[in-house]
Amino acid sequence: MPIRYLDAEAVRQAEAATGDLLTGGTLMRRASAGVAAVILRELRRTGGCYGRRVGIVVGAGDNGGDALHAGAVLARRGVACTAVLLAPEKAHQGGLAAYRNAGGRIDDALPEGLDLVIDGVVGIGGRGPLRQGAAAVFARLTPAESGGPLIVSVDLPSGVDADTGVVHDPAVRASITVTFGVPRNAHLLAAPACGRVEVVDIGISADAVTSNADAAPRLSSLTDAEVARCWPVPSPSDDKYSQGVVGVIAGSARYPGAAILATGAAVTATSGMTRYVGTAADEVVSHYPEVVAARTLDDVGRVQAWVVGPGAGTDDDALTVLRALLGTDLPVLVDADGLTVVAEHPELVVGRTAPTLLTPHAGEFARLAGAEVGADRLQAVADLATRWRVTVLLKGRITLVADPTGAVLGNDAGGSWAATAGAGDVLSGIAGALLAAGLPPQLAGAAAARVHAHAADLASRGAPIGASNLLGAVRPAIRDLRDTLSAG
Ligand SMILES: NC(=O)C1=CN([C@@H]2O[C@H](COP(=O)(O)OP(=O)(O)OC[C@H]3O[C@@H](n4cnc5c(N)ncnc54)[C@H](OP(=O)(O)O)[C@@H]3O)[C@@H](O)[C@H]2O)[C@@H](O)CC1
Ligand SMILES: Nc1ncnc2c1ncn2[C@@H]1O[C@H](COP(=O)(O)OP(=O)(O)O)[C@@H](O)[C@H]1O
Ligand SMILES: [K+]
Repeated sequence: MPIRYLDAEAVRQAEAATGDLLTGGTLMRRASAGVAAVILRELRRTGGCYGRRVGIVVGAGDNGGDALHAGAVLARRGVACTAVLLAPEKAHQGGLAAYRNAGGRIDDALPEGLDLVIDGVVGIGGRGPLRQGAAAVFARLTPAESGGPLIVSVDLPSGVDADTGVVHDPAVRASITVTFGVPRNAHLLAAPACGRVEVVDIGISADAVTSNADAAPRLSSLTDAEVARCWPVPSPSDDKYSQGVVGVIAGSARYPGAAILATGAAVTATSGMTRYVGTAADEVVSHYPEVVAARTLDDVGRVQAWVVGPGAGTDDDALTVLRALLGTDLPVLVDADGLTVVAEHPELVVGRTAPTLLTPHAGEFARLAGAEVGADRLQAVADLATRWRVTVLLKGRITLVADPTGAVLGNDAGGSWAATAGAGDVLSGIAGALLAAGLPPQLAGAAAARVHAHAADLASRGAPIGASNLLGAVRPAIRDLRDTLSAG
């Protein structure tokens, strides 16, 4: 099953479904025990618990309650805890009593020389940026990467919106985020602000969320094993045709780069056959002799899916080609220049019944949707996909792939070295090959994004890369993912 993410409303529904566990305080006891366990593990890993110094920043609600209860556990283990109460009169009473009983200190400011700071300012009840008091406390801390304390956020980094993942300014930037039961949208949408996310089991389940009352987009992500399992593997009876032939229309004789990258990615991503159609045929074949190339659509053999657009121009000829391809019942991925044409002629794709995958970056998305992506990327991509009844893959560090029902699969690249010219051409080649193999467009897009991100990571290992390096690492990335199956 894909990993499911919930918005704040759905989390509250899942908590309420536990009945007595919520009202009797069991959920909070489990949550705070989970936070304490993660912190104790971290302290032990870095030299032990006794005498270590931990600061706790406590807000006005239950998030602060979690932090205080966790502080009580730490104080009983000999950790020197100092809490700052941002709103003393509203601080969680039970948490405060437990913390005081365990010998925890309360002060007006955090002391110097802390090993770790617990961010218990706000969780799913938070709205907008950190308020001034909390902002001042965090502004005084040296960042963890410069030798300052590790920041462990309870549930969410405060100042990050649980539903949209908007990272307000200011917001806490966590090294570790400990959340409860089911991850929240923000743990994927704002992954870089969350650091490592630990999900503690407290006995709540996403299954208890029955209705999507606020009609908010549903967000999930594939596991590595799911990506590996969907990757096409030739069977004993397969031949080069039976696995799905992908056709690529990209680049030009003058600008062959996009053609080479997109076609090369298609060749690399799956077995079987790749066709190329366009004026860069000679350049493509000189790079990839296995590609069957033609100059025009009239000369091309059968394909099972098309990739059209990268570097393919936006003139009348491009429109004619798009009209011809989108008029078939074959799966079509439209990228780059193709999207510019589609933005002018939405009738080419709106409501198209054959699988249709549009892969815009933010600028192309704005042209298609007629408005900027805005801060709420999840809602924006789901809206366009449902409005046009096609699958839309919005590129970026967090790639979001929305299907026509508004369900979204997200992928955190885990790093940003892929933000390099031509990387998008590689993504379209991979996703197109998966479409030709018969994967539905949302799965094709999300699986391609995972492999693309892993390839960037493998190619880079901390140094800059170009799209050709990324392309060269696609095969090892697929192998790595498939290895997780035998390892599991
Ligand atoms: N229910 C349960 O059993 C369980 C709950 N759990 C935990 O409870 C958390 C949710 O607790 P919650 O509902 O009390 O809200 P929470 O996030 O603490 O915010 C509280 C108040 O903060 C304020 N505030 C708002 N924005 C702000 C800002 N930007 N900057 C500063 N302050 C701001 C605002 O109050 P105001 O000051 O406006 O009166 C708001 O009402 C959840 O994330 C999880 O950690 C777990 O233990 C599992 C079991
Ligand atoms: N900040 C980032 N972190 C990780 N991946 C990114 C980032 N920005 C872009 N990417 C990925 O790199 C690729 C860039 O695609 P695109 O913008 O179309 O570039 P191009 O048109 O030059 O090929 C996409 O796969 C996108 O998801
Ligand atoms: K928090």
